[in-house]
Amino acid sequence: MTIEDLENLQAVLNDSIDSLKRYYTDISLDFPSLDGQYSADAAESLRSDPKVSQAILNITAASYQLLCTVRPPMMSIFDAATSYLITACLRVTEQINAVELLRDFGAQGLHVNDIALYAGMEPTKLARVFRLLATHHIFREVQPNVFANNRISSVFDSGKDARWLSTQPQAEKHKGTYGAAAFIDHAADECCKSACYLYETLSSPETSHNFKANQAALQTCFKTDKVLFAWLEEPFNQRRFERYGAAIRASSFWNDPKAIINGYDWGSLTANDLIVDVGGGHGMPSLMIARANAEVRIIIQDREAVTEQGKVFWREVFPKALDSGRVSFQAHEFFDKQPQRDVSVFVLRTVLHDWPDKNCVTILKHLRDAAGTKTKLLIGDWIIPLACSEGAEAPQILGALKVTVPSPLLANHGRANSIPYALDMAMQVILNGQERTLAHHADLAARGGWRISQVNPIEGSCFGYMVAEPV
Ligand SMILES: C[S@@+](CC[C@H](N)C(=O)[O-])C[C@H]1O[C@@H](n2cnc3c(N)ncnc32)[C@H](O)[C@@H]1O
Repeated sequence: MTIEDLENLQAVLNDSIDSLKRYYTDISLDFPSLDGQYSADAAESLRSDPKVSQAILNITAASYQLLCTVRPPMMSIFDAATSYLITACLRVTEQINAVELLRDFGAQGLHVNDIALYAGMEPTKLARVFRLLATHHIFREVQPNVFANNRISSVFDSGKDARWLSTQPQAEKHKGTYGAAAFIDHAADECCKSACYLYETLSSPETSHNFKANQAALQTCFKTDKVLFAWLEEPFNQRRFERYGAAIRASSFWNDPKAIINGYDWGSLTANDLIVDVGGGHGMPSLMIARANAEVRIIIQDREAVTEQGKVFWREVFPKALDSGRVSFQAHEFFDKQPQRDVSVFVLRTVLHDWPDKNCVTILKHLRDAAGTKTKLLIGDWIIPLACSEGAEAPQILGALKVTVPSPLLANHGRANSIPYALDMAMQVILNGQERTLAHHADLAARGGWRISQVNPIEGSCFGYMVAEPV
């Protein structure tokens, strides 16, 4: 009975909201308001507490399932078919530094005529951009045509002065930040534009059945035969390349950036141990490890141009670690032989998801060849569940989450966990890569000479850290 389903969803909501109320009142805090500004204060941090994040997961899943059940199906289809406009509008507000501009005007907000004057745009057109976003709870329309930041929009505040930013090259905006604004532009520019060619790429005889990293939708869209990373380094893509590294720093916020601290027993490592962060980007995960363990040595490897950007970032956030030589960058292509030996832990965080299986096996085999008997490999990636129950098919690996989902929610928590499935498609359109189930990760690791012996999941998220040993 559908009415019974609605009542069950209502019960999930009631129980979960009661739990939230208990957790917050126990420590005399109110739940963060949507109308406030984002800050990493105690109320915000409590969201990542395992019990709280579980309640949030249930509330989000139940609300969306309720919404899809009750409204006319055609409304859900219109919503889905036009959701690209949220992306497009978000990009406009990011590009004109709207969040930084509105910061100074607090809760009273700023009239769109003034925002448009600052941005050099037509005010009635711009008002509609803000209004669509405000309808989706990103910004607030506090009076007719007057817009203010809210908790969601203020998340991508670079902290810099809007008027100063408008006189600077774009890359200045992301310097020294954790890259939230850069992530929006990366997703809304090359990823979104490539996604528009998904059908053409899936249906073309040249591209439909192959898994080549340089024959994804991105190549159809931008008329190139280069793999994303080489394409980004083309001279005409300077702006995109500068932005990409910063955007990847933001990927640490797909869950709590400190989650990697619980992803491995870093406390067991000493000054004699070496961590090699392979395809480490600007080294956000390494930054968390270096702060948590003051002794261990870390080498962050990436393409040469990326390592140069990484050094600039570390000079801003943790220069001492570079000066002491404890942390260093090394230009290294992971499709070549691994130069480091006596490595305690190789880290591969959100590297394998970029690539088709065949390329992943090459990366893993190079690390296996360089590994000693005690070397560990830490794979940090999304571990995606299916949308139905996996039953006996789920591999039995120590630590692997056995999630019980209240009925009638989807087995993967549906919309509450939709981000990894969106990223899965983003990887398909830009690199022919993908997010993987635990069984797929285990199979891939085995083909590369590794055995996943333990999973350290992050509560309330499908992201996890998998510890592998050489076989
Ligand atoms: C999704 S990012 C992940 C970065 C980092 N591990 C993190 O979690 O923040 C993938 C990284 O792989 C790097 N990469 C791509 N191709 C590479 C190659 N052939 N050799 C080494 N690094 C590469 C990219 O430059 C990028 O920094």
